[in-house]
Amino acid sequence: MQHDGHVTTSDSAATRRRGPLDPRLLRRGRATLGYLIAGVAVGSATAVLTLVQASALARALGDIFATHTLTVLQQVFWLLVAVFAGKAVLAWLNQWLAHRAAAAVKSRLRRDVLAARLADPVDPGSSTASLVTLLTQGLDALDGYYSKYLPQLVLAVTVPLIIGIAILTADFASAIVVALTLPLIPIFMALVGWTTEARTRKRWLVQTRLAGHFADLVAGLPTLQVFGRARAQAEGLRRSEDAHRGETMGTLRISFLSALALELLSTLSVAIVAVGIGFRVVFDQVDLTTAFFVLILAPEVYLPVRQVGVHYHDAADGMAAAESAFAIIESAPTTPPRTASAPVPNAPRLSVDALSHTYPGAQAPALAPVGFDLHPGELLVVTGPSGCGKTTLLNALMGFIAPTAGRVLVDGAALDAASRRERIAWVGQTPGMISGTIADNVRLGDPDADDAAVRQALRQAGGGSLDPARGVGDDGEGLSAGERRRVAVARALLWVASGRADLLVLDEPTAGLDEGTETALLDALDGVTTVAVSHRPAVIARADRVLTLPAG
Ligand SMILES: Nc1ncnc2c1ncn2[C@@H]1O[C@H](COP(=O)(O)OP(=O)(O)OP(=O)(O)O)[C@@H](O)[C@H]1O
Repeated sequence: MQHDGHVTTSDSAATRRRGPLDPRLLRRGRATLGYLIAGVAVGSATAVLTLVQASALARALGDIFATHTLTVLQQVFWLLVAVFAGKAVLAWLNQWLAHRAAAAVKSRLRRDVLAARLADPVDPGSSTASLVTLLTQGLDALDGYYSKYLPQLVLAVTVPLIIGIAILTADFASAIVVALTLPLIPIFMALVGWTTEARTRKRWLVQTRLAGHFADLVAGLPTLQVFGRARAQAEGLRRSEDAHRGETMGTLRISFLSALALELLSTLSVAIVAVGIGFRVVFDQVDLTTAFFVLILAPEVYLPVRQVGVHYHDAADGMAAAESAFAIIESAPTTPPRTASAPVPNAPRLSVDALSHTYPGAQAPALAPVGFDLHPGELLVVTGPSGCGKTTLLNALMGFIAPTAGRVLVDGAALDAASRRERIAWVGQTPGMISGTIADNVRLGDPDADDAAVRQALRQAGGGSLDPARGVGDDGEGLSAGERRRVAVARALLWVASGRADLLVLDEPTAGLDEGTETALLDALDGVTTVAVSHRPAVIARADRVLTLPAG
């Protein structure tokens, strides 16, 4: 009962290095692009306000030194208040736009991941726990990417450019120092970023494993207690927690150290500018107002670039989660054109031709080639020893797995998996339930069915004693395994009765039923084209065809 966190990163994704902006996130919704455009406008306005602020302060300071009076302060005071207010409004606007973009992209990513899982419902590569972690707290970490990192990235481009040009026009020598030292910050950041990226991915992997451990422990607590393994499992959980703590502290250490190094780098750069311009003021090569103007502006050039490095760590978690989401989305089978060929008159309802399947990495096929024709109204019973491939055959019929070889035809037409699933009512080994009532679950087969139809379907499925109004918790909580199966069979019968499906695929439909109820269910299946896995003599006796799979 271990989850291995496959969902997190594919090998290729782990080794792939991406720039500061993942183009796949940009493609995921116009919101991001709109945000970037608005962000550039807001960033430019912020830079212009910074220029106004610096110029007002420099003029005021120059004036104070020249006249030795403070009267000029009264003139610039309200201008500075307006500039600060303007900057505050722009910062708020930037955050607001960023949060809107984050919400839009997160919801789009969640929908895309769910659509990918719908296209590939039994993907063995990802466990439920890791998928839930990804869709909840994983993608929520994108907030940091959008609300801190991306706005800062935009500011890091617009502000240094505009302020750099202003410094260039004021003092050429200082502009040269800035131009030579500024690129050192992104270079250093890139180096730190590459280290952090691998580290964050590892942390995300450990976090997913921790979620899997918790899910296992909670779901399997009774079993673990009976077998006296609860303590050992708790020990495993403690180890996962320790690993998680270690990874988190490691990431934080890099984050703090890199912030320190970046701070040092930009402070030294500003100091070089200050010393240079200071000497030139002493030798009367630059006037005091220009010197103040350049000195006030110099840190403003480095600040936004440096902040990108700081906020990169806020974004890294979200980017690692987004990477996992893209791994799921990109691994989903692309939908082929619907209905590849037209139905053939008088063809069998279901035709299976040399269908076989070998799971990835397995030596022998789980399902050796099988073939059969099933005409409308016939019942095919599939039997065979445990592990011979019965469920694999049903999964291939439903299109949950792509068979290694062979084909499935419905009415002589090779339908794609999605179109085939629309025609087939299916009851698997552990049928899925939604929270609500028994009637809600049965009505998944036909939302328009009235109470009488729901009751009749339940009766036919052997669940006549079940009260349709009875509540059902999350994932069928409150129903016994047998009752769950009855509700699922009733749902499938209702689907067929509604005319939406004309094929039934059932895994052990009468398991746990007494003889009388079993006969009632078999009567209900009369005339419906059905493939059923069963070992029950009564079911085999009713079969038009029996397919016995050899031991694997
Ligand atoms: N996702 C998977 N990956 C790899 N091997 C698998 C996977 N699912 C099933 N198998 C293997 O394929 C073989 C057939 O499995 P399948 O579940 O189809 O058997 P079955 O006949 O339905 O068994 P049972 O009657 O016990 O339910 C088994 O050996 C099983 O271990």
